[in-house]
Amino acid sequence: MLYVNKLIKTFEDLHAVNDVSFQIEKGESYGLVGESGSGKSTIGNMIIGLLDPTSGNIRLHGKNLWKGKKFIRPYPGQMQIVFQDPQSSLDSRFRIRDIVTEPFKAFSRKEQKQKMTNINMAEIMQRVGLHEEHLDRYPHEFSGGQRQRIAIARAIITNPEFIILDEPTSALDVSVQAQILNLLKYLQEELDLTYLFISHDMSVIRYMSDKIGVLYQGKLIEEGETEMIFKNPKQDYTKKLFASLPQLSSQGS
Ligand SMILES: Nc1ncnc2c1ncn2[C@@H]1O[C@H](COP(=O)(O)OP(=O)(O)OP(=O)(O)O)[C@@H](O)[C@H]1O
Repeated sequence: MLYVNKLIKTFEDLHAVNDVSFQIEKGESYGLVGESGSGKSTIGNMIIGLLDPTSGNIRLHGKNLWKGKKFIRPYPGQMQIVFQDPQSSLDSRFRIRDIVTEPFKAFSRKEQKQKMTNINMAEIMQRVGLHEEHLDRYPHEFSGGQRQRIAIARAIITNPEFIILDEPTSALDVSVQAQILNLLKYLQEELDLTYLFISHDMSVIRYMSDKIGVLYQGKLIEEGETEMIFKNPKQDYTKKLFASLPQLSSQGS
């Protein structure tokens, strides 16, 4: 479904992403793992259209997403992203209703209106473990975990096919992390979603991914089925990542 082919991103003389190729099949959860600075977010940002590749290409259902510096959006809402920090990814000035329905802005006026009329907001909120009454509140009234549920509601509202999850639990309390991971698993099943799951945490990646790509200094140094990589890691760097397990993030929420 998604093909990443010989992708390169350089910042000045830094090769942040250095000739990376992989593919994600429909319905699959692909885990991209590597330590901080290995290039994970840069790859996610090029796929979602926030950052243009220096070279290489990204294809969704065979169609190039980039033509030079121009991002060719597939169809509105087909791809979504959930970022690490729900504190900064939810605009504090807006009510939850406006935040969650924000992706509809990608549609034409007419479609927007149609979607706003037809959407069952109570169902969306309930899907992510929240309530309809929450829609009229503001982000600061929620905990870190709840805020990430709101960000997830925003990501699923357009019925996307593909979601990039960029360290979605790394900023959360350990006690909340598992709940959010389970929610994401449930939604993947329920809504037939394809995931690119980005994390530095091997235990999270193992739990969430069918397939894993290990990124080191911008290069994909190892790739395979999750259990294969765990049973028989070939690269020393991958072994080192395992050696640091268990390492659930201890950052506050
Ligand atoms: N806009 C930018 N300008 C310059 N350098 C950048 C930019 N974005 C990322 N980088 C650099 O590119 C490299 C890869 O960063 P990236 O954020 O993709 O890594 P990461 O694996 O996602 O790590 P983290 O989890 O810490 O975000 C890093 O050295 C980073 O400093």
